[in-house]
Amino acid sequence: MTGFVAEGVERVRREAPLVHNVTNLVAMTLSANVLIAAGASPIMSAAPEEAGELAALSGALVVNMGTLTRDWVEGAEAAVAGARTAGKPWVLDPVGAGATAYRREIAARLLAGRPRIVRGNASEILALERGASGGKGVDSTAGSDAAAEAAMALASRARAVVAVTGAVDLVTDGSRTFRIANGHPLLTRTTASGCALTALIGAWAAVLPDPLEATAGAIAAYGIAAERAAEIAQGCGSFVAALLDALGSLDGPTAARLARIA
Ligand SMILES: Nc1ncnc2c1ncn2[C@@H]1O[C@H](COP(=O)(O)OP(=O)(O)OP(=O)(O)O)[C@@H](O)[C@H]1O
Ligand SMILES: Cc1ncsc1CCO
Ligand SMILES: [Mg+2]
Repeated sequence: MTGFVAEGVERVRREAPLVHNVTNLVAMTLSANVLIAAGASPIMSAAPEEAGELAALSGALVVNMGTLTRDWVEGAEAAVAGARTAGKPWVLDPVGAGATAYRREIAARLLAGRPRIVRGNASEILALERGASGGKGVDSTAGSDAAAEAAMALASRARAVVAVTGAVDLVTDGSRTFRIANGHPLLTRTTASGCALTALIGAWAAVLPDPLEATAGAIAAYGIAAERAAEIAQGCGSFVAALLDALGSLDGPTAARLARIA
């Protein structure tokens, strides 16, 4: 059942995929460090001028709309076009989609570019599927179960895998659904922990052919690393360092054994 978790951990480390991130100003460093700790190679760029070349070089693209500007939108759309032309999987993180009308508009435009995977918190997935405002800025005000129906509907409509993260994470392609019970509340006390997870999902999508398994496996591995980090962390600051250490030392069989996927 969790064989794909071991496979994903090992293949990311062995194949070291390049992951192109068009991400936000807050998440840049943590996302790059999470990718490196897991064994992948990050490049952060929102320049439309190099989007096509980066798509050809990368195993996957991650688009995260956390800090929106007109230039960023232009870069994201060029990157999506590049990934589609090159046939590379791309992952959308609709940060704060419930917060403002502008974010909902950009999220809907990006969704039309056919992401293979969408990862957000419950408020973001509810906003994307139902056009509902909600959440508190970039934070969710709902649990993942509240967005379960919206996630299934969104997955079917967008023909994508949709992940709703929270205390228990839900991953669905509209017909098959996984729930993942790994993780630690300290993740909610660290900015951009969800953004960095989306970056990691990009690395897994670059090496595993099934996007449902890639998404569920990356979420489980990240949650396991967080559990191990929380055992030694003194608080939210040292937790971030311990999380990177734990991701760096996680091996496939351990991840498969500790994964709580149903
Ligand atoms: N209460 C919780 N207990 C355990 N793990 C949690 C909890 N809430 C969230 N997580 C985990 O935290 C990670 C980030 O998920 P979250 O839903 O907080 O993302 P997010 O809101 O997009 O974060 P950010 O905007 O800060 O990047 C996921 O791995 C998720 O499983
Ligand atoms: C705090 C914050 N604001 C915009 S993006 C971001 C990082 C968490 O999503
Ligand atoms: Mg987020």
